[in-house]
Amino acid sequence: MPDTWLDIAPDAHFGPSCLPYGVFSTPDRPERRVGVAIGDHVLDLGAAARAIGAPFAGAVSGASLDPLLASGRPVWEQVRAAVRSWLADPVREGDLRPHLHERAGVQLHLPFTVGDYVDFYSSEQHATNVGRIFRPDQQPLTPNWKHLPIGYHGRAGTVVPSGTPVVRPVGQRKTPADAAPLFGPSARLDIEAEVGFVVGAPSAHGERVPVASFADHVFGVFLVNDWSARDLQAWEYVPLGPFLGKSFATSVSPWVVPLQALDAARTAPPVRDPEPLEYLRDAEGEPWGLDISLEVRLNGHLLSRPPFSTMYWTPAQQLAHMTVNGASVRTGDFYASGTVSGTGRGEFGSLLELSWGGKEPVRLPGGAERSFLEDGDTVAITATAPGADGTVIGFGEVTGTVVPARL
Ligand SMILES: O=C(O)/C=C/C(=O)CC(=O)CC(=O)O
Ligand SMILES: [Ca+2]
Ligand SMILES: [Mg+2]
Repeated sequence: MPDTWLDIAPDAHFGPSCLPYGVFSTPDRPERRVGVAIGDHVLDLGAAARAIGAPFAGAVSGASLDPLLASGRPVWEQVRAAVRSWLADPVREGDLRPHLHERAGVQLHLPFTVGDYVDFYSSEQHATNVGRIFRPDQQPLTPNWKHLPIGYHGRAGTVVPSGTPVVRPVGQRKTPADAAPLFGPSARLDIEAEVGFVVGAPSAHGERVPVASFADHVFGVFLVNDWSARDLQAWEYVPLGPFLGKSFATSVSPWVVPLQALDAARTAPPVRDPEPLEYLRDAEGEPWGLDISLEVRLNGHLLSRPPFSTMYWTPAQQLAHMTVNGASVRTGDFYASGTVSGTGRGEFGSLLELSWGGKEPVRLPGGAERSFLEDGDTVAITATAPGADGTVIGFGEVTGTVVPARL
């Protein structure tokens, strides 16, 4: 672990090799500020940079990460290197101490202005399971699945920070057994454990972002819960895909882990067969599989441990695909990996799979059972990844509690 004058446990999730960025306020000062999480503290990055006279102070002095995201990779690297050196250098302690806040006492906000939001479908295991559950009479994977990362455009305006209550959505549903559509609160409210990627540096309209340029555009990584109303979804999705069943709320974790913190977590993605088209091939020696281990908890009880390393399509391929038609990406655009599911129930990232379409409810301690979420249920997704020199990279958590439908 790199030296720091702060007292930080070697296995801390937010040690000096992590340094995620977020936006916080304090009870005495409600204005939003850019912060870096370090151990049990948040460093007010703008205030620290101004105190030290750092050249990038302007990029980190606003009320969101937007200016930092837009400033591009050389500045991202400069800021991270500076924060690491400040935390390592005892001479800086006096400058920084006044700008450290207890992490437990700050309020965290949506870290950036969300531009467009795309949700992919890149776990082979998840897509296979959903195919089996939703379309039992067909091949589980559609013929296109291994040729391109399937995705859909989500609703950017309903992306909410962790902790925001999730109102049970109301809408239409109809099973083959129903003579006509029913209207009312969703009876199959679900979660999707996903990993999100935020674009910092934009691309030009008409230009593609090749797989090899991923790290020049994507700033960082965070956790996502793509709340999904399975009954609304199952009735509405044909033929254009997810709509109101997924647009009511998407929760994101407040700390954005910079891509650079994940160097030690990079790993070869699964072998793709058939080999994808040229524009989707992994750059030579530059794998963008990521060894991120997720954990999903319902009311404090561990439901599953989805392994991100098993994702068939990497975030670099997803970005290449999203822009191959000349569509540009803008600062603040974010895309999610798709539900992360590994093999077997202990690794599934949705209740749809964990309860196999509601047929095999999950048993909770105390005798309770769940197929889908009940009002009052709280879901928390956390994750870790290997960091430099044997350290742990934490992602914090994305959590939300279901509140009753508004009728
Ligand atoms: O196969 C379908 O009909 C749809 C499945 C999903 O729920 C799509 C989705 O949200 C993508 C994902 O998170 O993997
Ligand atoms: Ca999803
Ligand atoms: Mg959503």
